[in-house]
Amino acid sequence: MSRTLMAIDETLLVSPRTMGKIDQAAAESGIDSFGLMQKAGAHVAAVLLSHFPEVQRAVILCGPGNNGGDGHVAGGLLAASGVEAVRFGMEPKPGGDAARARQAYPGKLLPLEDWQPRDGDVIVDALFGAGLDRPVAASIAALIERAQHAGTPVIAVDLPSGLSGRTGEPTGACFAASHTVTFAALKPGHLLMPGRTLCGQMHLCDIGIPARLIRSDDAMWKNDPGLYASKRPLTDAGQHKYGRGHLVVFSGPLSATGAARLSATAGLNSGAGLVTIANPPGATLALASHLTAIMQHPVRDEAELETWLSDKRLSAFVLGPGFGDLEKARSYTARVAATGRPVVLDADGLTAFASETDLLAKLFAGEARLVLTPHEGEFRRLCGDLADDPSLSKIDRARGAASRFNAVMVYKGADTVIAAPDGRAAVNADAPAWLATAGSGDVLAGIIGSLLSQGMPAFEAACAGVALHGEAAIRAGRGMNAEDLAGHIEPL
Ligand SMILES: NC(=O)C1=CN([C@@H]2O[C@H](COP(=O)(O)OP(=O)(O)OC[C@H]3O[C@@H](n4cnc5c(N)ncnc54)[C@H](O)[C@@H]3O)[C@@H](O)[C@H]2O)[C@H](O)CC1
Ligand SMILES: [K+]
Repeated sequence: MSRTLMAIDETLLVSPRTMGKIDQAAAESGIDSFGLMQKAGAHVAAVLLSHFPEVQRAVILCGPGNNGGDGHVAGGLLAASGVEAVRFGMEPKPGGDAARARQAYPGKLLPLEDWQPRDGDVIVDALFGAGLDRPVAASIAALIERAQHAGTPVIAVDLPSGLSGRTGEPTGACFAASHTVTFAALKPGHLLMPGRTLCGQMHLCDIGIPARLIRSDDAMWKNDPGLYASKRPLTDAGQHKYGRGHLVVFSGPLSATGAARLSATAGLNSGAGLVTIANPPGATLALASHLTAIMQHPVRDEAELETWLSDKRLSAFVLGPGFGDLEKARSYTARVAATGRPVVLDADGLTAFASETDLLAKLFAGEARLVLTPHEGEFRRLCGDLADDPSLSKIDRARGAASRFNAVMVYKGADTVIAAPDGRAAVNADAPAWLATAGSGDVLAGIIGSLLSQGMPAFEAACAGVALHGEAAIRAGRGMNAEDLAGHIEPL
């Protein structure tokens, strides 16, 4: 993302509603709101000039609100710098900053329908931003269609018109921008999919709202080391291997031991002092032929598990990858939950509770120490009501599930959302597309389990785990498989 001033917090996510409150607080503190609009418009003009030096005609689409006001300012500045600027749209409501911006740059405002694409056009989409509250009209949908058909590049002001800044979902027809210029703070819709794609390259610009006012109770961030660096496991040269955590990964039967090995390898490479695979009857030889640094412990039934769990050095558990037996997954989870130690449930560990959600909600009381790592389908099986509520953003859904299960949710996807029962949420936006490969989730579960075993609190371990996973994928490169991925992990 490009930026103008380092003073801006690039990781804070602010809902459009909270942004409105920040604007209000800025106005109440005596800051000239028209001055903010002038700076906003100037940033838009600058992005157009620097990224489209060959522009023949700037097509400024102006809406009735302040988003349109930013467009009028940008148009005036582009015209003053010698670019042909043509405005299409609606007259602003009288009396506000947008009307003032319109007066400051008088001249024609043509009906939207009149725009006919020409070679060399660049659209400045200043129709709707934070104030979008319903799907765009059919006439605007037709114009979006025309722009897309002509391949006209679009610079969106604040948000591509039609995109919800709260959810990242289009409310109907929506521009797909090549650049989006936003102000003061990122909104969730800039990072949540498909919003992230529809925004194109992001430009977060400082328009002079003081940092002390850009605060929010929304407790949402872009996933970033600032969220977890202070909780990273201690690395003391004299530390004993048990002091660096002992992760247990439960293996599936003989036919399905690979997933547990991926998790265990990832766990070891993420810094756990010891990793042991708990193997069911019959899987020992298969596992032994593939493992060196990772240990094995036979666990045939609940009684054997119970005896083993009395070893207090076993500090975290991953259950689910390739596990298979759903009934056993539930009973084993209940046993490890009773130890009070942290647990990652993934894959079959999640499916096992799809029909027993009430049981899962009861198992992990107290400080959050359960991490659930569902992809979309697993999330839907666990929380169908949340998944099917179109009013909820992915952040809302993750938070709802976190509170229901008293768990840290790692709701996976191109826009993985990490949410804690206390409401904190982070959106990961840095993972490369090739991370979506078989076994990738097993690796992630192992990384998070490892960080838990080393004493990181659950939310921080999940945020850090998601970041380490993405970084490993970037190092492993396009065309990697999950084994390469596990091999490219660098501990925190
Ligand atoms: N600090 C900042 O971030 C600043 C942001 N600025 C810009 O202001 C807009 C937000 O302005 P606002 O007037 O609140 O909202 P909009 O311009 O997005 O639109 C409001 C206007 O449009 C009507 N409306 C909403 N949806 C539709 C629709 N689908 N069809 C028709 N009409 C619709 C709504 O009822 C209102 O009348 C922000 O995005 C920034 O670009 C400031 O310039 C500087 C400070
Ligand atoms: K816009």
